[in-house]
Amino acid sequence: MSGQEPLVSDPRLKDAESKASTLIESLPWLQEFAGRIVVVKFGGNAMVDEALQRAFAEDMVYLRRVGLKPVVVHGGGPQITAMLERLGIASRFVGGYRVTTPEIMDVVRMVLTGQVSRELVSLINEHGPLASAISGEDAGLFRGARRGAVVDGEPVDIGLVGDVVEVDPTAVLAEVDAGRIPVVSSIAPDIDVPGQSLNVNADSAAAALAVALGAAKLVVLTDVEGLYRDWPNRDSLVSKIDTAELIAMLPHLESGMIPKMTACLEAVSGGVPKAAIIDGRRPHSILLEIFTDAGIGTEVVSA
Ligand SMILES: NC(=[NH2+])NCCC[C@H](N)C(=O)O
Repeated sequence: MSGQEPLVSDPRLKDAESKASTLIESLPWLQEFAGRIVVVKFGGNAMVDEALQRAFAEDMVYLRRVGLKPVVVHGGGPQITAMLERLGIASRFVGGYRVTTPEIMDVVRMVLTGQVSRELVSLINEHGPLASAISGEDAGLFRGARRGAVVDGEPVDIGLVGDVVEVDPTAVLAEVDAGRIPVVSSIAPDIDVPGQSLNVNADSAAAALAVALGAAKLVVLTDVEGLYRDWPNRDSLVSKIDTAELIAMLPHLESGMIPKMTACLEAVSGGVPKAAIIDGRRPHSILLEIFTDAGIGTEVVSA
């Protein structure tokens, strides 16, 4: 009578079956993304929590090892604030925005390229010689333009901050082609003032890089589960939205969500087939987004 018992009656077998079905669910996505670049914006809690950092590094190695080509872009707001405090450098704030003086810009560069990117590169390289750091200032990767903030409807000058306006992805592609995972710091030479550098918004830098690289997907880590149609109703989490619908929602979004969703819009409008925001507080959320059918966050696609 052996071999004829119903398989599912054994809880261990049931568990094994569900693991197998999770693994096989990844097959079409492994096929779709094989050899393709996925740009990942690393930010939020995931960047400052040691366990989440480690999980993120594992995810990047995982993606690379199964045949995708991840490219990481990071900012570092909290680390910059901490270092300014440590150095006793006072900041002036306008409408909640720190004014980035040339002295502060030196700290920004030091923290982004000398601390945040180094730490991530080291964590990835614990798994093999995979990651290398590139600053947006290296090899002409980025060029930025200053952009003030808007406070009470009025444009205000907040110093050496801006957006990426030009990308030359040659150096990133060379790393990717060599089998490496580039870790890109969001800093850019000012297109208008030779010799001056800008702290560029990492969300928009990631979007611009995804477009320039012809990436298959942009994934932005945030500290929320995704986009809600009707916040704070948690059942209204949006799994998928097209650009037309997102543009209509944009003015009504909570201010922290606007740069993330704008980055997704910029990527998709620029030809990246899909862009998603996912919850970076949840370990390995990027594996769930990429390798399951439903994903985990909010995916933006072309209208
Ligand atoms: N949030 C979502 N609806 N995601 C769908 C993801 C589908 C697939 N895994 C992909 O990355 O393309």
